[in-house]
Amino acid sequence: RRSRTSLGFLRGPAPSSWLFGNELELNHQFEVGKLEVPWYKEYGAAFRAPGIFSVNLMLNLMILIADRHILNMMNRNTSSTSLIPKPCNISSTRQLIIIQDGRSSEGHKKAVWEGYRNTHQRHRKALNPAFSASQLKTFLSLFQRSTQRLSNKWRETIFKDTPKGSSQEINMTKWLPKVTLDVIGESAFDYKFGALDEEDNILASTLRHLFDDTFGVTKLTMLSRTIRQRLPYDPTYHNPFNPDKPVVLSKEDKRWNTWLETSKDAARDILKKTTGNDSGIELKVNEGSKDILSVLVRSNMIEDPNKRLDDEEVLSQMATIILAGHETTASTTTWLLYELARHPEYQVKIRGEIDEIRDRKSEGEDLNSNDYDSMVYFNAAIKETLRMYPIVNTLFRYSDRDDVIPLSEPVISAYGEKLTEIPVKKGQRIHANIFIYNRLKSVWGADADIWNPERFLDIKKGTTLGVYANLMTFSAGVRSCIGWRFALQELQAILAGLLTNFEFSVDPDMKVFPASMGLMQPAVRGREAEGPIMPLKVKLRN
Ligand code: HEM
Repeated sequence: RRSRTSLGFLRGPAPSSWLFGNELELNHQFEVGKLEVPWYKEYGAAFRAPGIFSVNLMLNLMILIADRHILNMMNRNTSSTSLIPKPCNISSTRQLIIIQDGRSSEGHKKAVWEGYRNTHQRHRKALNPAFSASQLKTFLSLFQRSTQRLSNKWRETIFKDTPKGSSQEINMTKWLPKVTLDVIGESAFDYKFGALDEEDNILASTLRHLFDDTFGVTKLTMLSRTIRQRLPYDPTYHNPFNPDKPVVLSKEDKRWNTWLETSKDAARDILKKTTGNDSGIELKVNEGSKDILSVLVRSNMIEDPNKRLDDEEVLSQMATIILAGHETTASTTTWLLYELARHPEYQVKIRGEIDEIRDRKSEGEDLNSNDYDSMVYFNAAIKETLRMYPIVNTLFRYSDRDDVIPLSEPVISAYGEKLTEIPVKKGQRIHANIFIYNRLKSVWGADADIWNPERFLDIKKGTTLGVYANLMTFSAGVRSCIGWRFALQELQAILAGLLTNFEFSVDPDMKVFPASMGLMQPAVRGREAEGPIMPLKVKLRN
């Protein structure tokens, strides 16, 4: 094998800017896949693209990849995979999403990759019991009640004076996050956000603007992000002159810091209400309880530093779960209802499955999780939506050692050779593109671009990739979505509840497309300035 120190052997697009390579245009790409889909068609499922400073300083080259084998590498456990999210990934403020806040007690030590790994393992171990299948069953009635509250709200307000049989336009991106925010508050922390009741909620309004300019950042912000990633520690968190006052560099930092503060205030408030004290997190939690708040509080009380989560870490985790646990499920449900609105025949099939089960139930008895899992079309529609609309459409990884990435589908090198593997150096940036992978014709068939739940009816049992349905939508391995079972059951409960009460349709002339707005959110052609919207026509059943 030829020794390769640069990625010159890989093909890829020419840089569109001397300074920014292709990174700025990738960041400004509003429609998901608009740039990458043609690139994948030209170069295959693995190619390189220059990032900021790549052209002049040979730094920051990116490998963009949508190959089954690289996704398989993420399936592995921590010690054997070399591909990990880098602590200072994109913007360290967003470390929050990947489970911690840079300001917690370990401070800048976390920038050391091995330390980071251990921290992640410690957090994950502490939280795992709260996300077990048996624990989640206890939330089912909450999911169902919350969906019923949404249905009642629509009946009482939107349909109040609507003549029987007429439909109303309802924007799903306005309503569904309210349900999921209320659900995460109550299930995880026994806390009422009151989002469905339109109570003034600072957290909900901070969240609404959190991703405002995450994409389409200015050149200056991009430069500062890149430089900060290369500093030994990030001044946004570690001001050498005043440790209590972070250096705020951009509008983005400011917003994320506000979110952190607001969500931690909410977390403190939750703890105070639960514990009756606001000085620390001393709580006599019920020994056996495994809800998220209890497991976090208990891990705060452990003395062993290898297992303990300190106060700041507990607050960061609570903020992470509020963020990761609601908009994600709401967006996926939005896409699901959109596809069902376009395919009324599937609404009929699914309603038939639900009605058949309801007929067997006694008065007032709702569906249980076995009922949900037993419905064939119901689950196929969910899986197909997770395939077509992976709301986290790219996973950003770095190689923490020199390694070789095998490819399941060879690509042609810049020298015309067939490449079956790619040697990478420690520190190599890798963008695993789930959106493209989930639509590869070689994997999903000629109709990969079409929403067709039937494809999941024939698939043999047994997952080989990812945590659910052979999909990478919840990622894989030790970094996979800890909340996937939670999300799935919530999706099932919302879908069954809404289809029982309403029929959905959509204006056939409305052009909806997946847009990069924090998550992959729906946008409407000509109405892009409105942000994520999904106006569906909704009709009340009986
Ligand atoms: C349909 C809904 C959801 C989708 C598609 C989704 C997707 C994902 C993905 C792709 C990741 C990995 C990101 C990466 O590796 O860079 C992730 C991580 C995570 N998710 Fe979800 N998620 C969903 C719902 C939830 C829910 C409901 C919760 C909590 C209740 C949650 C909590 C988390 C947490 C804490 C992580 C970080 C895990 C870690 O780093 O170990 N997610 N999610």
